[in-house]
Amino acid sequence: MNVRWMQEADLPAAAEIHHETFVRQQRSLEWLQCHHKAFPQCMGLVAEKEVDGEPTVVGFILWLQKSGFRAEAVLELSLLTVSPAYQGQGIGQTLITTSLEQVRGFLAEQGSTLKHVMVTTRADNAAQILYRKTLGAEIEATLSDFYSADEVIMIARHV
Ligand SMILES: CC(C)(COP(=O)(O)OP(=O)(O)OC[C@H]1O[C@@H](n2cnc3c(N)ncnc32)[C@H](O)[C@@H]1OP(=O)(O)O)[C@@H](O)C(=O)NCCC(=O)NCCSC(=O)CC(=O)O
Repeated sequence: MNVRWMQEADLPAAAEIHHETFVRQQRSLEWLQCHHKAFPQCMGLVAEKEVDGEPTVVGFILWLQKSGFRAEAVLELSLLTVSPAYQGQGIGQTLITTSLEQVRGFLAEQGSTLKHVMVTTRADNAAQILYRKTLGAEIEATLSDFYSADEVIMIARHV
């Protein structure tokens, strides 16, 4: 599997995955186009796998630089998703760790180092396990009745 920077041509495939996995959210393509235009405040990377001889986008991740371009950058893992047909194969885990190293390299080129990573998710989402395992993130606050349910804010400090 290859993890690489998201290109404009990847947006329809990414939107399809987003539509399948975030069923309460609308207008996936438009949402992703907005993020793509916001580079490098928003940094998107895709996981690509060879399927029937064709390189196929099977998941993606969006990282946001929070509160300006800082010498010590605070990132938010804003969105992570893997196509349902490919979940449970370690792709989410690889996407987080591999993309973060690419983002760290990019930040270094911009003269920045990485300070903290934050991520929020529904309090009942098992993705918390993934964030704890891959980033060392811990829950620091819970927001009641936020998007569609309670939402936890997790922070990985000094990653
Ligand atoms: C969360 C995912 C990206 C995980 O991707 P993968 O299936 O490829 O994960 P993976 O195979 O790498 O799994 C690695 C580890 O994560 C944990 N893990 C992942 N999903 C789990 C689940 N449903 N139940 C229990 N454990 C789970 C396990 O510890 C597993 O380790 P082991 O294999 O050792 O047991 C995917 O399930 C997905 O796209 N879900 C729908 C979208 C979503 O909920 N995204 C994240 C939450 S929203 C969010 O974070 C913020 C946002 O996006 O806005």
